[in-house]
Amino acid sequence: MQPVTMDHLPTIAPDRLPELLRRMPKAELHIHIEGSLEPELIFQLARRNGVSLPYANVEELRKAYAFTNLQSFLDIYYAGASVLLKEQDFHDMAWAYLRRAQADNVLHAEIFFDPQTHTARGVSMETVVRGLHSACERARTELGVQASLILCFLRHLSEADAFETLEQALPLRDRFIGVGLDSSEVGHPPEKFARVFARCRELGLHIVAHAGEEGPPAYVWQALDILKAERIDHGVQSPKDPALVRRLAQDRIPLTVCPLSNLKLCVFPQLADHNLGRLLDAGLVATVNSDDPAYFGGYLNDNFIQTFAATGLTAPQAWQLARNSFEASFVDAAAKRRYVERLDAAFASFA
Ligand SMILES: Nc1ncnc2[nH]cnc12
Ligand SMILES: [Zn+2]
Repeated sequence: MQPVTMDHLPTIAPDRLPELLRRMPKAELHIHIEGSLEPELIFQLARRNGVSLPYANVEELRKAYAFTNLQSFLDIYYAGASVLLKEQDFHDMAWAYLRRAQADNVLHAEIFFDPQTHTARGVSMETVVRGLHSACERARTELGVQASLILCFLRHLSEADAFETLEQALPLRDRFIGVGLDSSEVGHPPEKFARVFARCRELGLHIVAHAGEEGPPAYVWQALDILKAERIDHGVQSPKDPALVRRLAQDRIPLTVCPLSNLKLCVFPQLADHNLGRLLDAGLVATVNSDDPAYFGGYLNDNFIQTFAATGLTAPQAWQLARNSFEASFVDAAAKRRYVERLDAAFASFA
């Protein structure tokens, strides 16, 4: 898709912005399904599966959600995922997210999952993928929400481990559309995974990678030039390198930005300091996403509403961000056009 003008947009009063943001159709492209596990569901699954947790109750667990950086969050996030054992558990987790997504007017979601977190505990790849995939199918028919899966390799583990994970997933190749790279960023540059991503490209998988969340612009360059990432997850450190910003703009490489995540993991001291508006002003295909909504205090509409309130973004930027989300998605050109038509209709009806 090409950049477009916004001349056709009606004028919308600032006090109606939250309602517009809620009602606007959108896509979510950066959501870790394990990060949608709400404390209540963690305790329910722990009881169902006889798993003991190091927290007495939901309130105690929630109190532990005070993070200082990415690693301090990941330690709790992997512990929370320990209650997932059966196919039904994965289905229930994804179904709960997809219902939330529908409530936020998400038409399309591309959902990350971390199989190594589960296979390391003896849960089979098939259990994970079948449970998540059946929830996506159900969302299509029962909710009218399209959803697909992206398998993420954990970058704190070795490339050999990633290759083994890919092998295990290949019999289920038709149930996920791409691969990504997540977990502890600093010290684990994208180049560590050059060979496994080359193999994934040969297999026709879409490629995304977390880069420039806490890590330097050099990691974003590596994700682009070595992994051949089609989208960059986060990428908010990119403005430290003006040549990188020019590259991202020129190639229309989308950034899946997660403002509340960046706030909770102390990437920005305050939401008002977030660079989302500056990324848009630089002509980047930035999108808004929730990352790990159960841990960061908000789903997609919370991310939009709180970020707009804190940074003073306006209705044309809301339209741009929603349009970017459809442009950046991995659906075909005709589906993108239909999504943008629905976006335009929603804005026109709001005038
Ligand atoms: N924000 C994040 N960064 C890297 N890996 C993650 N896994 C889940 N959330 C993540
Ligand atoms: Zn993420």
